[in-house]
Amino acid sequence: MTMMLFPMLGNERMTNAIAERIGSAVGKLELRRFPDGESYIRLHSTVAGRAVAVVCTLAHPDDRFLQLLFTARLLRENGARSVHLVAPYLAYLRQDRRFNDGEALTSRQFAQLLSAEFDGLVTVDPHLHRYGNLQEVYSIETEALAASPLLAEWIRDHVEAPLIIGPDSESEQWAGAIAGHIGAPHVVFTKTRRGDRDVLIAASNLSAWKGRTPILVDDVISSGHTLANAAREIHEQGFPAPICLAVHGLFASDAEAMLRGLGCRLVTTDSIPHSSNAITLASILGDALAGQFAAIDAKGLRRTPK
Ligand SMILES: O=P(O)(O)OC[C@H]1O[C@@H](O)[C@H](O)[C@@H]1O
Repeated sequence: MTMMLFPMLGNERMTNAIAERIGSAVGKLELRRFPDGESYIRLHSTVAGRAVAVVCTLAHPDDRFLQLLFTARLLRENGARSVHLVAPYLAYLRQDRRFNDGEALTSRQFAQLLSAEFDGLVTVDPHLHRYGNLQEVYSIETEALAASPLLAEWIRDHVEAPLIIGPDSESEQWAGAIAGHIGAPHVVFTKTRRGDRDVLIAASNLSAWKGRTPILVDDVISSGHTLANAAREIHEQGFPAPICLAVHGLFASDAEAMLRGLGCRLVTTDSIPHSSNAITLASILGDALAGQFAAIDAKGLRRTPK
């Protein structure tokens, strides 16, 4: 099977690492903006008969989506055997229900848009809150990988006596898994969200864990208010500033400055390029993609160019 990977802008490092992991070629795609902001895209590689994947992390998806869609169609028009998407961070999962009348269910709509263009999707820790799994909204093959073993490994290598803390009930899945991997204690706080940047955290009593290094773990840091408020609660109980360990560091607006201002050390995976990246996902993404290529290859070409 001949495979080829294509990076969307800003995804070159991850693409090269995945390609190296699975022994794939990296194709040449010319991507630029015209002065009016429209996209110019030109394929310089031969993809006919090949299984191909586009690597595109989907932080700030509105800025990236059209180029991604144009690229997927271009690859298919040029005869790619199957077109996959590697999205280390998958967007539009947090609006997973209509919280108020008239709201767009963007998680479902986005899933439908991607499912129409790609044969397979590989991602890491998608924000599955009310959805049990991605197949509830995606109609293509999806692989949702867990970063918790890698986060646990990082803690084992860098922190002597950790206390794993989840900031809210949703984070129990990551906090519990990580703590289980390294045999560390974990506690989970409770959160009430009153707005995009307005969250209340109720902390549990941590006195039994004095002397341990607090590590806040979460899937996403967006506005940073969830972890900032949890960090304040931890500080109130006489602990040092926690390490904030997250899979996806979106760091919207002043999130990074706010967390660093509280003395927190920030550690994230490289799902979204950022100075806090310390854990690479290339190996798990590459292995899952290779598996998808093999499975789709066995089934044969699923779609024909329109
Ligand atoms: O508080 P910010 O950083 O904006 O949002 C991230 C939090 O919101 C939740 O959906 C995530 O699981 C995380 O706990």
